[in-house]
Amino acid sequence: MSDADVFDVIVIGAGPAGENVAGRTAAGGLSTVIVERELLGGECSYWGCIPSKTLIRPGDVIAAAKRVPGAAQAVTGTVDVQAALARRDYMTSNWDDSSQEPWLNDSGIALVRGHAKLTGPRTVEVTESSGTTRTLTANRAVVLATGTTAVVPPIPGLAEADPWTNRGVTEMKDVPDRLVVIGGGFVGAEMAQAVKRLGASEVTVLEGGPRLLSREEPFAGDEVGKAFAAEGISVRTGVRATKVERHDDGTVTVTLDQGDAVTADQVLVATGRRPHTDDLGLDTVGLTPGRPVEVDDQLRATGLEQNDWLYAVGDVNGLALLTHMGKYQARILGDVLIGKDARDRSSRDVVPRVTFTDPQVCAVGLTEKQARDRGLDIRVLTYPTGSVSGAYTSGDGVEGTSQIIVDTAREVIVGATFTGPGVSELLHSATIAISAQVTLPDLWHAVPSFPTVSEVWLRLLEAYGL
Ligand SMILES: Cc1cc2nc3c(=O)[nH]c(=O)nc-3n(C[C@H](O)[C@H](O)[C@H](O)COP(=O)(O)OP(=O)(O)OC[C@H]3O[C@@H](n4cnc5c(N)ncnc54)[C@H](O)[C@@H]3O)c2cc1C
Ligand SMILES: NC(=O)c1ccc[n+]([C@@H]2O[C@H](COP(=O)([O-])OP(=O)(O)OC[C@H]3O[C@@H](n4cnc5c(N)ncnc54)[C@H](O)[C@@H]3O)[C@@H](O)[C@H]2O)c1
Repeated sequence: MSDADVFDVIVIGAGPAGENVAGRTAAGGLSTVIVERELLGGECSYWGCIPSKTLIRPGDVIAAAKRVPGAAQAVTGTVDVQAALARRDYMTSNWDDSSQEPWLNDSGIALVRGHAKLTGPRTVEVTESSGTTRTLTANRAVVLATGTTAVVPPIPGLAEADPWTNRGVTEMKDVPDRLVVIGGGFVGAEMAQAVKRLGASEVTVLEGGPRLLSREEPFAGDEVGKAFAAEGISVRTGVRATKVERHDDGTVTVTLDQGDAVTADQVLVATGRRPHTDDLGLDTVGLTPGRPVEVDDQLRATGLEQNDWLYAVGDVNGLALLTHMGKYQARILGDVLIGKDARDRSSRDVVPRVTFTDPQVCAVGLTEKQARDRGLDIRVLTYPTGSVSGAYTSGDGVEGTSQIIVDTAREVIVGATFTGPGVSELLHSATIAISAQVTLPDLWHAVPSFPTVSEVWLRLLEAYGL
């Protein structure tokens, strides 16, 4: 082995989590290499956050304009699909990552392209696209940041029907006239509405659970379901697909356990994610392939005999499958590796999340059920998001719910949910209140500007009795 293959830190996976660890360890003076088998930037940049939010945006802007008398009259046409798709192509750099390489160079991070596998403690074998293998050794740490891939459930005929996953839908070259979506979580709900607003005539969401967005407060999924119905998106809850068939004419039929079937031009599978750990050599260090890599509050993999060399950040550790949380973990881990006593305080209980549907669903911390399951003595306070002046001035028909969950013993907020059009920017105020454990009497002195939707804070605090 040449000296060139020995580094302080080896990071496997150059998604948002891996890139951020590497940036921090390199800046901290540790020699760092990052290994990537696909595109620098990961799922988020090319098949996740960026293309999905770009595809959602045109319909969102039009809906917002239609809520404003005066502006509504100016909206007379339909979405220019080709322009919207071209914008998506621009935002994903046409799935070309060459613009990312200079950042690695400038940051002093070495890059090896290929598929990486652990072959034992501190050693990683990389198979490059040419087929040659290279063995890398880490003096300090190997960081797993390999992310996740879409689950395709074992429904007879589904895999053979060549369904879209998040990749197919975010890469779409045309908008299907009819789309059936299996799964009504984050991906299913966001993309169902995006495709409908890009011009599909029929979109049907098949959700196995009782409502859309089942990880959030029940009112959130119900409100999104109501909005979907109003714009002609069909949502069927409590259903299971029993069979999928792709026909010779390209259409696809999903047969349901309730006896009927839905036929469409395309099927999108959005039923969750599984970690990229099946072909990562986890067995060579005593961990189970195919499972998330469990970590402690310094992102150190647990369950190893010799345990101060393997770490995992981002989706692969299963804590919070969101870009900003992976990047947060990466910043904590970077600090740990350069010798600071940093600890992850947020990935379990203070996770902010935004579903970019219209209405948006934004939440941080615990849901009411989670708080009750923990035995907390809570008060749940709600106020209609649309009943403050800032909502009225932003347009007609702004509806939604703002809710905080107060731990009455400590008089602090442990969970918050806001629904309504464009409320995502409200969320960070709640994240600050929860993570910094600001008491409600102190929050009373944080005065929201008039007329902003943030005035829901004032109403919630009044409902608490302040
Ligand atoms: C449709 C969709 C929309 C989303 N929207 C949002 C959003 O709006 N906001 C948000 O916060 N999150 C969103 N997410 C989630 C977000 O994309 C992920 O949380 C994020 O990409 C995780 O980052 P990561 O670095 O952990 O993994 P990834 O981004 O998955 O990157 C992992 C990288 O590791 C590489 N890799 C894997 N195995 C190996 C190996 N053995 N050797 C070498 N390289 C390897 C992969 O090629 C990949 O590039 C969305 C996800 C989807 C699917
Ligand atoms: N805006 C965002 O931040 C954003 C957007 C998209 C994705 N993400 C991340 O990606 C992750 C994955 O998203 P996702 O939507 O794939 O998963 P998810 O876990 O959010 O939702 C999956 C849904 O599919 C349903 N389901 C599972 N099997 C089914 C079946 N056989 N038939 C019908 N329904 C079935 C589940 O009940 C659930 O409602 C999310 O957990 C989130 O962390 C985030």
